[in-house]
Amino acid sequence: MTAVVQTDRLTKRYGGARGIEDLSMTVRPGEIFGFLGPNGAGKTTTIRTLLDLLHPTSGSARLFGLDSHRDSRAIRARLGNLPGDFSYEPRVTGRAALEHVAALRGVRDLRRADALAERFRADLSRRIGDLSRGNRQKVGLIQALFHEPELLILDEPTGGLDPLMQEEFLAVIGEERDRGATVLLSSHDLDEVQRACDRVAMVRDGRLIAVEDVAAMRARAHREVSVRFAGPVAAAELAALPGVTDLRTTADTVHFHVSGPIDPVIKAIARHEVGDLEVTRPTLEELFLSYYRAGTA
Ligand SMILES: Nc1ncnc2c1ncn2[C@@H]1O[C@H](COP(=O)(O)OP(=O)(O)OP(=O)(O)O)[C@@H](O)[C@H]1O
Repeated sequence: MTAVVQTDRLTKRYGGARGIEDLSMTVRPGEIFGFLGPNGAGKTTTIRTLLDLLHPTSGSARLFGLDSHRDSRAIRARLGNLPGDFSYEPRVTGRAALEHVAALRGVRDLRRADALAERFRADLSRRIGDLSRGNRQKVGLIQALFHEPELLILDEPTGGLDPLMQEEFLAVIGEERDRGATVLLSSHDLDEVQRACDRVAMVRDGRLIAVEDVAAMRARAHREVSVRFAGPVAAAELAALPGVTDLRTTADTVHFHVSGPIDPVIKAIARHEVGDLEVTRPTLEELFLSYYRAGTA
């Protein structure tokens, strides 16, 4: 299966300044691929290079197997793009903007744009310049989506959207994937990434530091266990079990991490009188932070 997006040691420097460095990644057909990283990490630079708005200093990018620069016209017809700073001629209405984009794309039917406007509660009769950031973003999303592109490239798509609209957005891109589209989105919102994405790439200081399957990452994560003992505290016994780490005791309670099977731990605890038990997994945010911290050494 041809990768929808493939970069090979993609590098973009701004004069001497770093943009992105040696970035190689693959976005597979039909996946929602998240692009995550702190401010200035290189997410927008990568996206703008894919869209041929910036020229790579070295390395290459292919979309649908086509060269991002040489074949940019053919690529453009197959994708929908929401830039991070979506703006449009401020004097025109949302509807006029969409009609213009439709004409450029050779699309006549605006029914899907209307349906999306209804879902996002976007008022297309107002002038773009009079809209709030969130409402302008809705017009940006509609123009990226209404022609049912094969690939959606969305730079911080939910910036400025209220939680209700953020939910609607997640539903819409889920439907896009169901109809076979591929989605590449950048985000700062870990919860959003966790809910929306199949895989996520993490970038820091212009470099790719990890690409992970979101579900596998969660499944692999250790559990955090706290046991309050009603009788004697069985700390040493628990510390000796396979997979148990980071054990510490506070008064009558033992806290530790477990990686791998939890059954031996449960059986060991069950031999004692237990006052309370709590088992949780770290949040995705904690998992991501551990990646970034690991890379700072
Ligand atoms: N036009 C430019 N001229 C010089 N340096 C630039 C330019 N655009 C971006 N950079 C630099 O490239 C690096 C990557 O920036 P980029 O905007 O791609 O990051 P980002 O991950 O999208 O950040 P954010 O989350 O803040 O949007 C930063 O160090 C930034 O200062």
